[in-house]
Amino acid sequence: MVASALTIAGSDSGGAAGLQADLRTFLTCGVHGLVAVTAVTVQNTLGVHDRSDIPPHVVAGQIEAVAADMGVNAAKTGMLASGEIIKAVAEACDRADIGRDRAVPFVVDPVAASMHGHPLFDDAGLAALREELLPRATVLTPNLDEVRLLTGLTVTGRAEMHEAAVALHALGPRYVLVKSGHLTEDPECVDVLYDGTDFVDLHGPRFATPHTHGAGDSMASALTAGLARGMSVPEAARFGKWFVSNAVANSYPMGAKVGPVSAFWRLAPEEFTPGG
Ligand SMILES: Nc1ncnc2c1ncn2[C@@H]1O[C@H](COP(=O)(O)OP(=O)(O)OP(=O)(O)O)[C@@H](O)[C@H]1O
Ligand SMILES: Cc1ncc(COP(=O)(O)O)c(N)n1
Repeated sequence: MVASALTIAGSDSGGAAGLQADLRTFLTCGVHGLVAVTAVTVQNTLGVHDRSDIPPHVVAGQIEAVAADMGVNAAKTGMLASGEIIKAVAEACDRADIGRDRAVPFVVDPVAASMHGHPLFDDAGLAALREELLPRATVLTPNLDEVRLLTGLTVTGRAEMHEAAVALHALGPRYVLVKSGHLTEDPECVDVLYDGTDFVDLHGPRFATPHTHGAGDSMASALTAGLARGMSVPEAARFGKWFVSNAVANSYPMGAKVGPVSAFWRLAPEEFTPGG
């Protein structure tokens, strides 16, 4: 039986982040990828130049259509674009039994802006995220900018990551996974998982590459793939960290600025022999 994972996310025309990163990660993690597109962005390594949001009822319709017919083993969010879309997603997830304390685990990646600093939702989106999605999350996976947006806390070191995890847990998610990519002075890259009682530090090397576009999406989608395959949250978090460490280690330059992390490292070596 092939497991399936659903991404509720925006399209990145550059193929580095967004639903493209999620589907590529799902593929290399051995799960069938399902998609509810929330927005189409006009994006390259220089930034997000334009976008068109999908009508909320079409976003909700995609979630319900695949859940009713194909089944969803785990779901995640990426760019959600607006407060209206977030409300529609929350209602559709309830109908599809997706969320904490429900049948289908739900990873909420609170993507607020692209790495170039372009906002991917508005103020109404932030309020809806706090009210509608954080309490429904099995795992919340913020980066340090999103920690500041959601809690007002500025994190400059590992101890503050623990404080931030406690503050975020109070907003409703079952688990919080705080990502450490932005602590560039730290020689290691140690993400923190917190369940309301215990902390698990997810250790990994910090690679010197500038090419980290899509790292956050890749971490959250590998975690989601692990959950879809039946792993516990701590096990899936370790799997996600292992996956993204390798993806950053194998990232590549493309375009004028920050290049993508790689999911290719998990693919089998080329077997086709021309003329063979
Ligand atoms: N230079 C690096 N070396 C190793 N791992 C990294 C590096 N940068 C980020 N990571 C890992 O990638 C994941 C994403 O981290 P980050 O905090 O950068 O999230 P993000 O800002 O959402 O990502 P991005 O905006 O780059 O897609 C985390 O698991 C983090 O540990
Ligand atoms: C459609 C879409 N979704 C998510 C991101 C965030 O990814 P990053 O932080 O790597 O820019 C993005 N840039 N575009």
